[in-house]
Amino acid sequence: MAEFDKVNASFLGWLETNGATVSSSISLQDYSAEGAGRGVVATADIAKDQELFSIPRPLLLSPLTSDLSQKIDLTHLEGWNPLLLCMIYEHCRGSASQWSPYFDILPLEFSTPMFWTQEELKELTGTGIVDKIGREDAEEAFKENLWPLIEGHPELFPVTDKNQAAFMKIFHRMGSLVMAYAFHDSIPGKDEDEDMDEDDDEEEEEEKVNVSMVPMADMLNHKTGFNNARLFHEKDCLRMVSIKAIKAGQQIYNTYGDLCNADLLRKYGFVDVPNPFNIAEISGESLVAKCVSENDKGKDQKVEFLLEQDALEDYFILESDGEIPEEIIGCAKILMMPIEEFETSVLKGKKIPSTKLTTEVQKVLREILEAKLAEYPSSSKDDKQLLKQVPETEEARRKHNAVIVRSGEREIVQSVLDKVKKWRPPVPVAASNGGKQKGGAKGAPPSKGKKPYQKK
Ligand SMILES: C[S@@+](CC[C@H](N)C(=O)[O-])C[C@H]1O[C@@H](n2cnc3c(N)ncnc32)[C@H](O)[C@@H]1O
Repeated sequence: MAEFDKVNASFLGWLETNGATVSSSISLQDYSAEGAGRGVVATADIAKDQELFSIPRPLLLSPLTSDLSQKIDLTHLEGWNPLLLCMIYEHCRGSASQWSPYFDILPLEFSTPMFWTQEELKELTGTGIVDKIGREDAEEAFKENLWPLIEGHPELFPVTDKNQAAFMKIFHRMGSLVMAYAFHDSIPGKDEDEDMDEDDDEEEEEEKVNVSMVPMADMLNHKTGFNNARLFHEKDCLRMVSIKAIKAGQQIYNTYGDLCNADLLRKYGFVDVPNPFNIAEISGESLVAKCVSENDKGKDQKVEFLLEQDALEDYFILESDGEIPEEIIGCAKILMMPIEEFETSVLKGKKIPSTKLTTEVQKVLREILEAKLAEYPSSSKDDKQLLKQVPETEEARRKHNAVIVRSGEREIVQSVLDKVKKWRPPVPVAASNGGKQKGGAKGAPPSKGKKPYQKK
């Protein structure tokens, strides 16, 4: 039996022995030729609303199920850290761990930019990914939060002198698995029927959500627009159910969310074409830098005000419809405002300027968007050529994916820029003779269709 099939058989046997049920109409399939690793395929026609598999809660890997929680106090750890430490612990136990056949089916390597070389990362220049990879921050957080617990418990973790680097490697594998494979699991609550106000409800909801690894549910791939299965979180088990009829031979897809290609690549290491959820981003920093000079005495005051109002974003989103975001216009107007006007009208009177475009904001936006386009490491024409090549190696696939991300973003930036360039200040009602453009009237277009005060 080939290694791939052996691992599958051992994993499926482990699921069954531990009370999971898997429909005979599905099986694990090798999609690595498409760069998608394992996936789940329908081996017979499946109707809508059919159970594909059911996983009993004790098979989930989380701080609720790993006995590390009984050995170390994990309650002071935040975010993913409790789960990460449990995964590192279970991994270190090797075949003694209940989840050993599960670890065997999970990948050792990842295509996410976290593991790209500096040279490969250059391909992502200008995209929304570069600032968000966070490898150094993750490593710092590991050293600060997890390493002391690992080092302090040699009876639980096989620590030898100075093997932090080996644990860092395991940490990166587990971090990547949590990022791309884990689920937010919510256990249907006992208090569900109780009368609670909205705030209590939200708190309750937050309390019940656990980040967990869900064997088998995480074998489903994602394809934008092709989602045909959904995971239901029940009291005793998690059930994957078909949400559409699925034909024999079709792949069964979960959804990882409505994600743009930059997020798909950063979190999961792949991209989707076409992807209607693509966006581009303009940093708040670049907007501030363009609108207000370093030595403008009102700069800090204005920035502080906009931050207090939640108006100044780290990143402003440009959507694929190419619309000019109103929030950017509003922020730009305040940033460019003379300090006296800001203090009397905005600060005192709390009068926020409208989010209608003006000639001044148009100029600034144009410069920001042009600068954004210039950041990408190649031209649109070059990228179109590159995309004609079919990637055959992992390296070629990484580059190809980077080109897809930046082309998608560039297209959006370009379409917003086109709109900005096309915009013309509205003709004042008085000047346009109430909108009726009679020959020779003030504001009527000259014969070549240009309004008198239009800029080129
Ligand atoms: C939840 S796992 C799915 C199982 C995974 N394919 C495996 O072999 O273990 C998520 C990972 O699957 C891969 N994946 C999912 N959908 C994909 C797709 N449409 N194209 C390429 N890779 C995909 C990515 O590597 C992603 O990080």
